Amino acid sequence: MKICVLPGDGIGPEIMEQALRVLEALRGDGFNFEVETALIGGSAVDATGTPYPEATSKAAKAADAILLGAVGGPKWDTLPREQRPERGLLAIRKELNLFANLRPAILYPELANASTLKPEVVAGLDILIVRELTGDIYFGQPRGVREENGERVGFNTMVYSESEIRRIGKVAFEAARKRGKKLCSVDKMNVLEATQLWRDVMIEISADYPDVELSHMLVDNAAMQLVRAPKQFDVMVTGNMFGDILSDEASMLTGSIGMLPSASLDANNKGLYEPSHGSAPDIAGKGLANPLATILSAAMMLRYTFNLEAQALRIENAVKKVLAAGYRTGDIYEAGTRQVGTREMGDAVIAAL
Ligand SMILES: NC(=O)C1=CN([C@@H]2O[C@H](COP(=O)(O)OP(=O)(O)OC[C@H]3O[C@@H](n4cnc5c(N)ncnc54)[C@H](O)[C@@H]3O)[C@@H](O)[C@H]2O)C=CC1
Ligand SMILES: CC(C)CC(=O)C(=O)O
Ligand SMILES: [Mg+2]
Repeated sequence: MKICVLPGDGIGPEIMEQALRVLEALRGDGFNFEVETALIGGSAVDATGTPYPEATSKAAKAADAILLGAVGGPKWDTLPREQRPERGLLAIRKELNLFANLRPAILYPELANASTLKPEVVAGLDILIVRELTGDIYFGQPRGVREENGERVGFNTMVYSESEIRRIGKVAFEAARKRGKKLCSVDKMNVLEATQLWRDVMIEISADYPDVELSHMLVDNAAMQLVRAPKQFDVMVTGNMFGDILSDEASMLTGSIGMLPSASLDANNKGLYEPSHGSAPDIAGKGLANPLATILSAAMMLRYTFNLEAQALRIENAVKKVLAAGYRTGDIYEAGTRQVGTREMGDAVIAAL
């Protein structure tokens, strides 16, 4: 099995190192792999002048799966748009057609007190956010800044085609069918035409899924409901931008953004796996980052791309054990637990394996 590893920027290399050590500990258990490491984001810009070099594109295409840390940082924020690290991430998602981003927000019972909500409101929380990843305002044309009436005007375009909505809708309905059979589609159809089409197409698809209960919610209400009563949700499906925002919000219900993994899949489950968070420049290089979202993303890779359910469960159970034993990075620390750094958390997961 060929894994393309893209550590990226900021905490990316630190958390990736731990995920690779965990995979290494599983080697032989029905799982053998080779790794090709490549550059993406700011580190790629520094070395080659572009955030998604041709060599990286080649390595990603040749691999069965891709594991990514994170990209970006203040150092690159003033570069021309095309050279920004984030463009590298958008480019690989688009080029590999990774349109389905699965972000599970699951509360480990040991982290009930780390959640920003009261334990009784989040106990047993298990939500799957299905975010469309290759369309919407992040990709729509035209985009830019132009001069108009003597001032600068910035513009982006929210655009969704029927086929784009249909394919992500199907992924979400299929996921709901395998879970609690409830799907909430989140849009802003009261003001945005693109999302009226989104709602219309979701309703059309629902005819093929009579066993799944479809509901709709406007995104502002959804943001509020997530912190009011999150357990009303089973699967949520939404566009690229709303999903980006709602998944960061949902992460805090599970204790920290450092706990939220993700899978970005194409139509054949070839996938890119990455934590939902960014490069955390404020803690980069200090050995403080929580590597669990990346380690759990590696588990998702074993499940979705390699069909190694038992091995994926081994990682997830090891994470449970480590939390039960009281190991906590700073982002999920509470009094009475044992604060550890990035590498020690990796050590603990490997020991639990
Ligand atoms: N997929 C990606 O590569 C993403 C990249 N970014 C980029 O990352 C850079 C920083 O963005 P921010 O808005 O600050 O978001 P961020 O997710 O990097 O950080 C937000 C906050 O969460 C904390 N945090 C994030 N991950 C953590 C972890 N594993 N353990 C402990 N704490 C963690 C950070 O320390 C920070 O206080 C920007 O350049 C942005 O464009 C942002 C989101 C996703
Ligand atoms: C470049 C951004 C779209 C990355 C991000 O925030 C995400 O994927 O969650
Ligand atoms: Mg985001």
